[in-house]
Amino acid sequence: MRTPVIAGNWKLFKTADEAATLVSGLIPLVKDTTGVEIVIAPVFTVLDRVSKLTAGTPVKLSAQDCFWEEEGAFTGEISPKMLRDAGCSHVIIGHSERRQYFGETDETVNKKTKAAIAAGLTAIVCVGETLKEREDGIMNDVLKRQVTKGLEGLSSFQAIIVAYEPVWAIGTGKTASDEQAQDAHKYIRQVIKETFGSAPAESTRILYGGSVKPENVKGLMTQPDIDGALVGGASLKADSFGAIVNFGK
Ligand SMILES: O=C[C@H](O)COP(=O)(O)O
Repeated sequence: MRTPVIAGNWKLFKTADEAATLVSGLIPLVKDTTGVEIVIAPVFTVLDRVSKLTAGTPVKLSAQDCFWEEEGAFTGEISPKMLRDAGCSHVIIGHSERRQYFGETDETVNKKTKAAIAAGLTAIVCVGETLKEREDGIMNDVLKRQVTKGLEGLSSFQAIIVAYEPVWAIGTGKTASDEQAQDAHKYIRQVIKETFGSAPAESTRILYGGSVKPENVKGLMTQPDIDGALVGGASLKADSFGAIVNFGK
């Protein structure tokens, strides 16, 4: 039995006061929700403030990225240990925006993932094809490469969540159909099984991301291999994110 995860990726939005307003609006909507792991991922600068507001609530805190070293002369970076110190339990790794704009590769994703779980964080590892890759018929090759290389050498999958985010569905309003998403999730689970074994394939939560909204979350969540959602735009408002978290009610 895989506990569903609904994670909100705030991306580059919300100052500290705006973040506090959003969290204060969200908590009453989700404080009694059970059976769903709730995660929010604000920008680094507001983690500490949000951590104080979410303490004692079911809302867990994630960062949007991390470096793989614990400390050192790495200007501008932030380590998994420091994220733990700031109150994080999760970290998003390899989001397509980081791959596209900041040169993230399967190798850096792998290093970051290993460092994150070694520090006691749960890593939300993102994979997904571009529209061109889908149209060129190489979607499965891309997903297989991202999953096998990104997760290569892991001794445990306990602290791994995979997020499937077709790049063409992110921030575009074009959600993958329930069937398209299910097909990709099933394929990812099969790749995990073939590469890492049946136990990680069965236990690993695979989230769908890409224009998830209160209106489409239910259909996605009824698919057998979809275990939750990584939500961008709709996580920036308490009512829409609250409604997504409460998809089962
Ligand atoms: O991390 C979240 C995804 O990139 C989805 O963003 P979106 O819900 O705005 O399409």
